Order: sequence, then C-alpha cells, then structure tokens
Amino acid sequence: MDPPSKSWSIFSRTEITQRYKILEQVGSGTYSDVYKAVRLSDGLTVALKEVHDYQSAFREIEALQILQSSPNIIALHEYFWREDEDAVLVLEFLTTDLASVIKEAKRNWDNGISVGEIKRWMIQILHGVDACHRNSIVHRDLKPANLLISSDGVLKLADFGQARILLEPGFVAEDTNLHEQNISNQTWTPQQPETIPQTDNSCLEYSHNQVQATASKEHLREPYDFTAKDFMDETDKETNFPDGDTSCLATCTTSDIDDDPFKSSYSYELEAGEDTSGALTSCVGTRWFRAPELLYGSTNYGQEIDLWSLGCIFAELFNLEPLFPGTSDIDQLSRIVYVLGNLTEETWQGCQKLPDYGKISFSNIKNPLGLEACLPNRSSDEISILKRLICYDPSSRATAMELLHEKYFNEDPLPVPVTELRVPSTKSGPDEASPGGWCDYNDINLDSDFDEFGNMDISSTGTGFSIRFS
Ligand SMILES: Nc1ncnc2c1ncn2[C@@H]1O[C@H](COP(=O)(O)OP(=O)(O)OP(=O)(O)O)[C@@H](O)[C@H]1O
Repeated sequence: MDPPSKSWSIFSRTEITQRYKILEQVGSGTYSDVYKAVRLSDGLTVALKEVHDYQSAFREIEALQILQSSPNIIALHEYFWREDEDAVLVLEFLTTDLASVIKEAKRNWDNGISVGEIKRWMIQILHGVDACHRNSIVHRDLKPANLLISSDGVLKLADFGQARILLEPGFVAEDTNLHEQNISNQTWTPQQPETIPQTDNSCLEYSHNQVQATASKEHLREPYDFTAKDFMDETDKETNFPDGDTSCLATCTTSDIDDDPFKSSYSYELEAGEDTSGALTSCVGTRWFRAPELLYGSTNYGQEIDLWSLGCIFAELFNLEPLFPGTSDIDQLSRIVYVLGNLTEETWQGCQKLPDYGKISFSNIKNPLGLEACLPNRSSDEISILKRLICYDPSSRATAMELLHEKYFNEDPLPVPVTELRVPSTKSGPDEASPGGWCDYNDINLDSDFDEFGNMDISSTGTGFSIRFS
C-alpha cells in the first residue's frame, strides 16, 4: 500500500502521532482513510480510521461502544475527536476480509471453500450479527468486504458508519438534545474499557463492555445543523461508481436521480438531524446486498434488512459469485423478482404500502427461477437456510440466533476450528471484472436473462442507463 506521506492530514494531529507511529495507508472508503500504525507504548499494531463525515463517525463510535464485548465485532481501542477535526478511531488491525477469502477461493482453491469452512465463517458472522441485533443495532451495510478477518481466522463485523440504534422496530433513537451539539475542543482520551455486569435485560450472551470517553456523551449526539441541504451537498460531491459493489451513499446522488427518467420512482428519504419522526433512509447499504423493502423505498424497516444481506453473503460463500449483482437499483430489483417471483400481497402482506410499490412494476413472472437454480450444487439444508433469509416478507426471515440453532451447524461435515480456516495473507483490492460493471449488463441482456420481463426500454442517463419494463 501507499508509503507514509507527510501530506496526510493525520500527520498534523500531534495527539495521535505522539502515541502512534503511522506506517502505511491500508484503505479508504466513502468517508474514510485507514492507516496501519503501531502504538508506541507497547508495539501493538492498530488501524487508524480517519472519518471525514461527522454522522458516519458518530454512528460508528456509538455502535462500537455498545458492542465492544462481542468477539465477532471489531475492537475499538480509543478514538480522538475534537471540534473542527475529523474523528480518528483506533481499531484493532485486521489483515484481510471475507471478500478476499471468496476471491482467493475462486482463483486458487480447487473445490472452493469447504463446507466445514463455510459453516465456521457463517457461525462467526451470525454471532456478530446476533450481538448487533440483541443490542437493537442495525448495521445496514453488511457485505463480505465489511467482514474483516484476523490472520488466525477470527471474523469481525466492521464499518459501522451506517449503523443505527433502533428503539422499536422501524424507529430510531430520538435525538433529545439536538440543540446542545457541543463538540469538545479538547482531545478525548477514552479510559480503559469498563465491564458492566450483566443484567437481566442486557445482552444474554455477552457482557457489555464500553469504551468510555472522558468527554461526556453530549459529544455523540446527532449534529443539530445537519440539514437536508447539507446532506444533498455532501452526496452530490460523490462520484457515481459504475460498479454495483458500491455503497448506496456513493451511488444515489441527486444528479443521478435528475438524470434518470424514473426520477419519480425513487424515494430516498433524508435522515436529517432535525427529523425526529423516526423515518429511516432507504438509501443504505451496498446495492447487491440491499433488501427489497429498501429498493422499494421503505423508511420504517428493521433489523431484517441485515438478514437479507446475510442471505446474500451466505449465497456468495456457497457460489463464490454474488447472488444478485445488480447494475442499478432497478436492475437489482429485477434480478430478485426473476428469482423469487413478483412481490405481491400473497408473498408479503402489506407490501402495497411500500412507498415505491406502485411506481415500480414488472410483468408477471409465471415461473420464477427459484433459489435452487441459483445454487445448483448445494445441499437442501443449505438452500433451506438461504430461503429463510432471502424472502420478501421481512417478518419471515430467520433471526441470527435462530439460524445458530440450525442442525446444519451440528451435522457432518462439522465446522472446522477457527485455526484451520484458510486465510489469505492480505486483502485483495477491488475486482475490476466485477459482475456489477456496466459492460456486463450487455452480456446479461444478450443472454436473454430478462426475456421473462416482456418489453424493456433502455435509455442512457449520462451516468449509466435505466431500464423500464412494460
Ligand atoms: N481495522 C482495520 N484493519 C485493517 N483494515 C481496515 C480496518 N478497518 C478498515 N480497513 C480497511 O480500510 C478500508 C475502508 O474501511 P471502511 O470500509 O471501514 O471505510 P468506509 O469509509 O466506512 O467504507 P465504505 O465506503 O465501504 O462505507 C477497507 O478496505 C477496509 O478493509
């Protein structure tokens, strides 16, 4: 990766450089730059995640503070944040991720990932998701690249920049003191994690450690001045990536919508700090892993959106290919409809209330492909697990804990021990031949994948294309 450059803004942060030696940049995301560093006091290797977006930093710190005791959630050692500067999270350093495991298996492992290995990866993911959901946290961006892995095979959920805490299904924590937003102008130096004893209503399985900042929790409130306009301005700056494996926040720009003949079909609600109605945004997550209710514009969804993403991740572990590699939101939905059939009141009672239900319609699919056909060489148990996650009605999706009790995990071949998992030594970069690329759309079309949909009208949008089914 990139060698240290003194131009990196992180070098101007003396409170950090006094304590950490920055070695190299190891990644960057929509809102962040991530560096490998060594803690000077004891030589511990860490990741310094400099988050350039207030809300994303706020969400990540808030969620990680709650989840610190789970072995399958990335550890937050401490964070630095003061007024007018980006937050810097000090995270445990993890060498690779599940996307790299899948890529390596596809390229170099004769029989892909063994069933015993798949089971162990799944169990670890399920424990991480279960920890989130028991704590009423919805991750909202689960995908293989956000499941980081240590060199000894321990998988941890990471990238909580889109996470939200739900008070009750579909409602987020109310910002009670929005007017008191008050970022400390002192560096925050959190104390050592404090263990809070388990209580009846705490997480059942894990004790509840928190990284506690010396600054008060006031600093972790939603920003008061985060207005709809600010949001639009920020998202407008983002580029449209032609790759489906990008975050919605990167792809749903106002310019995208303006260019799109289906403009009226989208409803990307804003999650502005001033909105205390509890509405969530439907514009979350990475398209390939995004639940149908989000694609239909839902703003009062729940943790079930993570369960859909889990199904897509498990399918990718089985197939070494993404299950629904959509090239646009409409294409994403059309792929789902092609496999599961049309979304109707029979498949999900109440679906007609989805904001965009009446705006996006597909011709009647008489013979949906079915998940079995998508995973031709997998066992009936594996298909049945996927069916419990990849289904339209969110309330029918199995919880992470329910899946952990599946007999599949206690049957031969048994899950391999974590230490026997094959782990690539490094992270692989983005795959340029991603099936989410624009070119591949033409291939799909030529292969008549969409014959079932009847007439299609394809029009250029400047940033890509749109398809209209009739
Ligand atoms: N703890 C860590 N150890 C090693 N690498 C990390 C760590 N955290 C993040 N990275 C790497 O840094 C890059 C960006 O991280 P991350 O995905 O968390 O940022 P983001 O801005 O939230 O990304 P996204 O655009 O996916 O929302 C990724 O390649 C990730 O693998």
